[in-house]
Amino acid sequence: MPSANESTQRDSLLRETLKRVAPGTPLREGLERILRGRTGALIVLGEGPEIDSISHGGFVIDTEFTPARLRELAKMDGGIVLSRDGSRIRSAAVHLLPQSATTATESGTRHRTAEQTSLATGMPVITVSASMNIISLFTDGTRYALDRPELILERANQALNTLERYRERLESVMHHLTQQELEATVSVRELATAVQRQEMVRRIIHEISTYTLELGAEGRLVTLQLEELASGTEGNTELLLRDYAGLDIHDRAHPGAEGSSSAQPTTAGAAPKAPQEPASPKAEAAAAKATAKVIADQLAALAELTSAELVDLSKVAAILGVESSVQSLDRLVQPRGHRILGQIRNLPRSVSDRIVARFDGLQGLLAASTEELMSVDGVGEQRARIVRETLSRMAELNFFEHY
Ligand SMILES: Nc1ncnc2c1ncn2[C@@H]1O[C@H](COP(=O)(O)OP(=O)(O)OP(=O)(O)O)[C@@H](O)[C@H]1O
Repeated sequence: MPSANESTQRDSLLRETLKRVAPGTPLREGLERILRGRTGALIVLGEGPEIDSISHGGFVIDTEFTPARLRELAKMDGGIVLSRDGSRIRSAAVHLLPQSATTATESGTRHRTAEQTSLATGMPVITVSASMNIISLFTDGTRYALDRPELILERANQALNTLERYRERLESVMHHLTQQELEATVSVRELATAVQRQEMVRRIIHEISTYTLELGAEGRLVTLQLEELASGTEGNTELLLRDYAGLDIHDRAHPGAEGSSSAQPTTAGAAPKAPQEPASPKAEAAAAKATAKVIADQLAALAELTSAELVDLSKVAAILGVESSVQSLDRLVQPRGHRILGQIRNLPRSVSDRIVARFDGLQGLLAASTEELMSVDGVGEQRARIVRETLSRMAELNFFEHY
């Protein structure tokens, strides 16, 4: 199985290639001409020693790319090599003989060569099948068949509808989480549900953005709708994870089992503690680096879950560091307060991080006085008052809605 890093690299290479061949680009125009002419083609997007070492025969052209030239050269047997950005045609009628340790999955020689060339060189390869009338992209040995724009548009519109529904549901899940956080009654189940919904929304946004790349000039409307529906979602999972990162839920779930570190979220329901002494800048930086690493790993692990695994809350909880058992989903946890502070306008993240580090979890923060808030570096009287008032308003609103 490819690592999370390899999957991300492959995904970005695919997205870059989709952009290159999107409707409205000269390369797509050339590919459509070949498709109409039913001659087929094998085109490598990239040049250099990796390609030279597997190329035999053919001739060097080194001329500016035009759709008509590509169409003419595709009439000849063999492959065509373009510059990476597709702006120049480097050579044509090239016989490619890639050596790859992996056995090819494609059956026809053109497609097998494309698969193996993309694997051996890391460069994207495009095929136009003469027999099946399909344009395909090969990145790292994986095939992606381009569909007709009408079909992609239909899929994109369905996905936009799904995104709209997911977002509505996500908003109510997050609203509920905020209420539970304010009342110190968040369970692992609620936390995992919120993370799961955020990830589902992220995935559908990613899917639609891939469609927009594939649609190119024909995807403007989808792009606009996507921008609107996706606004405000970026970075939300990260904030959520930062609120609970490093939870040792197993030990902390039992009343009175809170640990000693101020940066750790405490068991919910615990009385707010006194503000913590500020840590040294060096210790702060080291802690921030360690947390960033934990979160990056958690985000990568979430992205790696299959759709079936993602609907299983215990799998999501396991990524959050919770042992997998039904009871552990009912354990209570308390956030640090990053996400709730993130809702306060004009509060720089560095300042909000310092506030979080100073108090003991969200409950400690909710109990903090304006003066205590002012003791945090970067928080003056006005800012302290805004934070204090916003937190009080949130708590009151929650009380009002609930009781
Ligand atoms: N190693 C190679 N290097 C360059 N071109 C190749 C190579 N192998 C095949 N081709 C090109 O592909 C053409 C078609 O081959 P073939 O029909 O076996 O492949 P295919 O994968 O079934 O493709 P199609 O779907 O277009 O029929 C060849 O005539 C040749 O132009």
